[in-house]
Amino acid sequence: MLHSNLLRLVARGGPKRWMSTTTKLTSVEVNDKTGIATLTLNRPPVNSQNVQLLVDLQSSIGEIESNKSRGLILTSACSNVFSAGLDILEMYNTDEERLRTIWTELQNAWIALYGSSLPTAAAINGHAPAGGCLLATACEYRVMLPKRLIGLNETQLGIIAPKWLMSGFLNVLPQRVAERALTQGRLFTTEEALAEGLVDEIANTKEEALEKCAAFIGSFTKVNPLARSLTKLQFRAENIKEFEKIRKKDVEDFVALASRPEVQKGMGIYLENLKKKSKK
Ligand SMILES: CCCCCCCCC/C=C/C(=O)SCCNC(=O)CCNC(=O)[C@H](O)C(C)(C)COP(=O)(O)OP(=O)(O)OC[C@H]1O[C@@H](n2cnc3c(N)ncnc32)[C@H](O)[C@@H]1OP(=O)(O)O
Repeated sequence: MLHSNLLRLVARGGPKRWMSTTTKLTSVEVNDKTGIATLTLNRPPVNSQNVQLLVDLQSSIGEIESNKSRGLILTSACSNVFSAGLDILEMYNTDEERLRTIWTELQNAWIALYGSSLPTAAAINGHAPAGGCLLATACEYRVMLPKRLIGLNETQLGIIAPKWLMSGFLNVLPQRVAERALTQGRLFTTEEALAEGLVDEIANTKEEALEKCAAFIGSFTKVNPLARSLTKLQFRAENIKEFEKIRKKDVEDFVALASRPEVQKGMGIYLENLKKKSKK
């Protein structure tokens, strides 16, 4: 029975994917030809990052690292949004313990991706504001669909992105461009992002974006994987060291800031405006 099933698979050219697993809000598929894993965020409608999504993301990254994949492509199952950043609903009207958990899991998810020894790329098939941009810039390469928005817009919300959260952004943009964009809370269109170097390529479809990401990861085929990953981590070591020094205090700073009545009030207004806009 097993033998005949195997023969049928071989006759069809074998299974295209040799592994596909789904946690609740993320899924992983490994292409058997390339050995590259695609990690998909799947929390419709906008992949807003609640604790569960952040925990599932870490677990999927861990799984991809332990199954000896050749690289990781991060993408979204939502049709027009890569990720809308932190789930503002989860930060609003909540207690300090929840805020502590949200921020700790955001830190954990970021360091898992930023510090991954694998080649990483983001197929940005939709808007990527705030925490969406954070995940995209934690990767080594970005391919984005036209006419979408990406950037760190925290100051527009009246909040401040801590230094570690800017690390990926600062890795790819000149200091002057990054400083201006962060102080303005600017969201770049795909085309502007390409011109500044915030994204590396534009693709017309998600499939094309995935192919371009796979080609980037494939460019390391002839490079010794250990030499590659140690070189990558040398570039990131300083940011990682600085982050480790402040990560506990950073959680407490976030909790203190996010619990302030005026910040909570601001989040409430921001949410109201988002809802009004989406009803239009
Ligand atoms: C702070 C302390 C300081 C401490 C210091 C903190 C540093 C903070 C670091 C990181 C902060 C963040 O990530 S804060 C998050 C910042 N994110 C944003 O500003 C993005 C806001 N969203 C958008 O701009 C848009 O939704 C966008 C992503 C472009 C997609 O537009 P669309 O037209 O496709 O979709 P919409 O109709 O707008 O949205 C669909 C539904 O999703 C909801 N929605 C959209 N984004 C959401 C979000 N981030 N969290 C929850 N819900 C969201 C809308 O309200 C709608 O709900 P219904 O009406 O019910 O259907």
